[in-house]
Amino acid sequence: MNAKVNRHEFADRLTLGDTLAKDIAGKLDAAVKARGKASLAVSGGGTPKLMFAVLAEQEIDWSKVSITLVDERWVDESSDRSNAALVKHHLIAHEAHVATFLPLFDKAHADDVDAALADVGKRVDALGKPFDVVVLGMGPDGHTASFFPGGDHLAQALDLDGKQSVLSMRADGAGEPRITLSLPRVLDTRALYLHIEGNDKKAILDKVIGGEDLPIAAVLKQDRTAVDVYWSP
Ligand SMILES: O=C1O[C@H](COP(=O)(O)O)[C@@H](O)[C@H](O)[C@H]1O
Repeated sequence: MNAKVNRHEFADRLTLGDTLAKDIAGKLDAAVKARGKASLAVSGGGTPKLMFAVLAEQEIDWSKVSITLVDERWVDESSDRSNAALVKHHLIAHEAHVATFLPLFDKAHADDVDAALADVGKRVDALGKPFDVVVLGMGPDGHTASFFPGGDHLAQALDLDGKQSVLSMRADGAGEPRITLSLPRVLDTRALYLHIEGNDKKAILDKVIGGEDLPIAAVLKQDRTAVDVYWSP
């Protein structure tokens, strides 16, 4: 296991969401003060909602902050499966409504995620490297970003020497085709958080730490970037 995995446990989801949001805001604020801009890549799914609500209320210079996604289901924002819709409703709001948001779904290639990769990759890279903050989640099958077990491009996505910033992913259990940042692009960040909740997910984490080979292991076992794991029941 990577010696740079720092585990933080919280009594409940509210406390976790509050603490993580304020920690992220502190990093973005420091980035804006040091370099005049900040970048944040967030995950979708259900877990981040509470944290997004607190983060959106933090008083930093959001006009200098660019936000994108770690991964996306290849669906339009009108779908309740859209991670972009989640971010727009819960994070690009309140103080943060002036932040710039870069979605990964590209309407021009709505029928073909692979046709969108070159353009979306360029847009993501135009945010600059490294990201200031990346926040990962984890699904009950041990996927993180859209690194799904059995995914058709899993090996390429996890290749630490890979050059693509974004890849497509199809897998049983993933639902729609996906677009995902690659592992090297995820790790190219000044701060990396893994946000997970519930005893089931803690058990998965413990299994992976014990040696089980699920995609999340690729994040926990690399030694390029330290990972702060934030967990609550
Ligand atoms: O499909 C996805 O799932 C994971 C985990 O979501 P959760 O609902 O279990 O929190 C998420 O991190 C990822 O961004 C999303 O596309």
